[in-house]
Amino acid sequence: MLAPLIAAIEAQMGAAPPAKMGVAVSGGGDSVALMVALAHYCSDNGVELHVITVDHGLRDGAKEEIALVTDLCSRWNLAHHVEYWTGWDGEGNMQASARDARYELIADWAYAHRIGIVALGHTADDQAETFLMRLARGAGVDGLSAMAARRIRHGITWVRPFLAIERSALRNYLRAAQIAWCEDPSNQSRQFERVRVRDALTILGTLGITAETLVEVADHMARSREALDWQTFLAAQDMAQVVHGVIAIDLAKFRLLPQEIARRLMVHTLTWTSQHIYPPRRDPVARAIAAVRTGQTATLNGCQVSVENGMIWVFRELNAVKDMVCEVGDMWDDRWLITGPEDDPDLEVRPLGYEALADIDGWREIGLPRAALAASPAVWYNDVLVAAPFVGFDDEWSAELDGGKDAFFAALLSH
Ligand SMILES: Nc1ncnc2c1ncn2[C@@H]1O[C@H](COP(=O)(O)OP(=O)(O)OP(=O)(O)O)[C@@H](O)[C@H]1O
Repeated sequence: MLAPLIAAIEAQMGAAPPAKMGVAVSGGGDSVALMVALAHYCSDNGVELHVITVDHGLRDGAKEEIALVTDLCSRWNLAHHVEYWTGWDGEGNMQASARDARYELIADWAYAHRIGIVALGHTADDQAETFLMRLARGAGVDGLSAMAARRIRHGITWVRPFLAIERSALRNYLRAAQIAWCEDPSNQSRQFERVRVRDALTILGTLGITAETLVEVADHMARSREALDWQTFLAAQDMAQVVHGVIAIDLAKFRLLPQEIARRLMVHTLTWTSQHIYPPRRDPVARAIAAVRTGQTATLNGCQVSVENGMIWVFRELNAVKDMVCEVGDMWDDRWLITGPEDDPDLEVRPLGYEALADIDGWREIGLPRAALAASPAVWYNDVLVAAPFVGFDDEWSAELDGGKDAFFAALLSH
């Protein structure tokens, strides 16, 4: 029964195993089974396996789960590391915050130990449950797409070798091999959506809607998403340019795009411009697209979208960056590096603003909207303008976009 688990790992890892890898183990059945199967795979393939557990400090039972993992690790002679999360501030969604923090802590740990690849224990049931929960929220193709079996995030390659394996198969193996695991008490409580979804799947099974069918649909969705991403990339190459970090899109061409490609292009443009982690919501994006189609301006996601000279211009809204200040040599608005002949610590990078812009001759010839230039980075000494690279005020200074302007196009294919 271990053989199919090892085969799934081999299929994921390919022909060239790494010298070292990590596995994230919570102490639950899925990740314990993954750890045991990986221990076999790694010892057969000369891979050094490191185990990481994150203690979120949120549940009493966590200590027992960690002790269980430590015990199992000594049985298989594996190094076990525990990272502690103390960042919960009582605000927002606790589970989502804990998850985000977990990925970051694991990535930092992996980076510090020169581990480039970390395995996670997601199963086919996780995929099916996530699919149903997203369905309940009216998700589109992206939300309903299967989880990636391999993806790079926070600079680490994350692999999920058990995505096609059912949770029950993992537990059957553990029982047969007499390996203990911890049952998370929240897995029993109907207060949690995931538990209610699990129950609903039993009923849906009578209609043939099983975890397996949902995984199949999620796989179809992932392929459709890939095609949509590709079309959006081609559309961007055909009609968009990056001018001083401002995105300019040919309005006549944009109008002819299928609705979904236009939406994706706009979402990507806004997300890239603002560098927000989460994309803007559907409704405001639909309103912004409707506005620009009729030549009007919209503000959303910390960006302004306006139409001038037959182009749609998307840039940072001055209001969103007006209080952003950094020293010369630091990254302004998380994307601009301003360099020049001086790095006096009293110099500050702040937006140019309308008043200073009005005093600069020839800004109209640059061809960018006035609001875009007003929100561009400038160097100040108190209230004295030292440089404004976009408007050519003091040529000795320059503003460099983090990742360069090709990053805008490349990011469209980075799922
Ligand atoms: N506390 C933890 N310490 C280490 N790894 C963990 C921990 N919790 C979860 N993991 C890893 O993440 C995998 C998925 O766990 P779980 O389904 O609970 O995550 P989730 O919170 O639903 O997040 P996701 O959105 O990634 O599914 C586990 O199989 C395990 O590999």
